[in-house]
Amino acid sequence: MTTISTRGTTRHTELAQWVSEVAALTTPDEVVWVTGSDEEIREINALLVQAGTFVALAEDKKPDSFYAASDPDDVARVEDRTYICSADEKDAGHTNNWMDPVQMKATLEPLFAGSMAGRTMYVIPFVMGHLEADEPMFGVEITDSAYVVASMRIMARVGAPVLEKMEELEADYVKGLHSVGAPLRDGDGRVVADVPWPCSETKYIVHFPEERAIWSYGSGYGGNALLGKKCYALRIASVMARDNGWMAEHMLILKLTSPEGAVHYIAAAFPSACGKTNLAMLETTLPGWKAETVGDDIAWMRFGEDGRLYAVNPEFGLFGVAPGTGYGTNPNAMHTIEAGHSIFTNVARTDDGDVWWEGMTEETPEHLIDWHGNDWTPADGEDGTTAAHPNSRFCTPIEQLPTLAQEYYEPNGVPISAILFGGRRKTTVPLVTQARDWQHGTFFGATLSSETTAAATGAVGVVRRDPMAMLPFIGYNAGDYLGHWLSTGKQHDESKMPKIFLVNWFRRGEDGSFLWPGFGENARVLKWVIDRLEDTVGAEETPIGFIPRPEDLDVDGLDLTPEQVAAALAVDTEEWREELPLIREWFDKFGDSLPQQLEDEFATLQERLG
Ligand SMILES: Nc1nc2c(ncn2[C@@H]2O[C@H](COP(=O)(O)OP(=O)(O)OP(=O)(O)O)[C@@H](O)[C@H]2O)c(=O)[nH]1
Ligand SMILES: O=C([O-])CC(=O)C(=O)O
Ligand SMILES: [Mn+2]
Repeated sequence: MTTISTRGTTRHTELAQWVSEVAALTTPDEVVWVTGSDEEIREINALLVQAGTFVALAEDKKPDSFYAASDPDDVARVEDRTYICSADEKDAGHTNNWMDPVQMKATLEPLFAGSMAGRTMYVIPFVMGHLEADEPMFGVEITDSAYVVASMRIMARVGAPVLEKMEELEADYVKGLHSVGAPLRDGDGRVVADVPWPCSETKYIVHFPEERAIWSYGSGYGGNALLGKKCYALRIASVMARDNGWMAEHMLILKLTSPEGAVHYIAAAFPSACGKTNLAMLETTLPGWKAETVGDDIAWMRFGEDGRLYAVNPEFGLFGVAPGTGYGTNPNAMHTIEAGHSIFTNVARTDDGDVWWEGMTEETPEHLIDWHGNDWTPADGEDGTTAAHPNSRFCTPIEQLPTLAQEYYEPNGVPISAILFGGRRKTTVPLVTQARDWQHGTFFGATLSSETTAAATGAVGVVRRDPMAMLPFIGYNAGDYLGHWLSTGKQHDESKMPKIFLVNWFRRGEDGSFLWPGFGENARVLKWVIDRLEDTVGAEETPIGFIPRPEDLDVDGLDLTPEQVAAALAVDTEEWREELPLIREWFDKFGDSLPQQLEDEFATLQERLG
């Protein structure tokens, strides 16, 4: 047997054992332990440029930043290739793909066998959340993708300090194994040429919840390959959270300070590409109000000794949807990427070495290189073809965000006053509705619906139920997950629990245009939410919950007619009656795992709608 050259080592005996087992299976040429140093990342970026994966952007535009174009078939999360392999099928529930773990490993092992031949195997020790947390949440990702190393270094705290702490504690950690599935030697040992974006037609994104392990094969893209993010921080962590009485949620965390200096922290769950990053960085249009960011995608929430629910953002970077992000809509995201040290995937490029995407500027540049690498002029966009892929992304350090709240660094997080659920609905769902109580709010979350987006492969614009915006991310039985929400409410003092609201920035008028201007103007809705918490504003009780009367919403200086505001807030009983059979159909899919309290809420809604 040939020996594999190795850079780095560990005193963590169990980790050393796992790494050598994986190396024996995947047969890389070299094993490199990622330290996270600046020198190391310069080397990795240079390697990626040499391989054609990265194109360096102009230093005077985006310093220390790179452009990457993926394989056109590897542009988003692949939900149909994503599995929860619990020992018992029932624990995966109806919302997940399942295979018996033993059978799945028998399927995957032959794929991973020799899959890293000719490549470097990187070992990335990382921690989600703070290294100084009472119980640091460790992970190790083994990957044969240098692009993943460069991205993980932005998205999570990685490297030598993490490994040292793991060694000190001989700590448990989540095992993430990732291969792009493109070995550089074939079965007969012949050399295979590399390509800029190696991946495989065969893709598997597999979770073994009981083992706290992830095996990801065949994709190099975002949520499929950066295993700390959706795979660990949501799918595996949701199982840990169920077992240990906390919550792992697909939520942004926002700090709001009123003109009087009152501080509130709000968490919000919207499905992928439905506005979390934008709301997390909102520039409020309301005089005297200040908004700051704690998190933009994932919230881990635990109860404090005072009985309140505290949220931390376990991530270290932002992996944001590029299209639609511009100086008009999200100037803070623009300032974050201008600071450089970022990776842009599947965006378009300008002639002066910068990046561009639809919605960044009002005017489209005269000439671009599109995400396929072809020349592109505005005429090419006349048929709706875009220069940037709709799910193109920026990957950027969160510490560069001008609105980052100091509390981001608080290992125990911030106490949450309100939770918003929201989705993309052209009809039916009003701008904002307050739930009567935690159980009713859980019903809001359980029946949350949204039109599908480009963040996952598959049809776009189809309404689907997306409970708590977690449909693709619940690592166990969705009925049990809803039960966990309900019992969390039961076990704690409801007066200290966050109040729950449903929002919809995406309702449209008869002419097809948005009824609500959204973005910075969403601060007006947040103000109503906070005033409700403080009991200083009115509402009207409707069959679906509490809605602001037109006079309850601060629309000072807003360029909308009273009729337009009323249309955004309207509860159309007829539309809601049409919603009932859709909710019924959704609930029926749960079989006997649907908690009775949600059936009760459904019956109440039905009754109130008459
Ligand atoms: N009309 C309208 N569009 C919005 C609003 N907020 C966000 N968007 C658009 O929705 C798209 C996705 O927004 P993001 O904030 O990136 O969504 P996200 O929830 O963070 O998405 P993931 O990162 O995939 O989880 C972008 O094109 C935004 O411009 C809003 O208030 N109104
Ligand atoms: O995970 C990804 O690839 C991107 C993302 O944030 C999402 O889809 O929610
Ligand atoms: Mn986002």
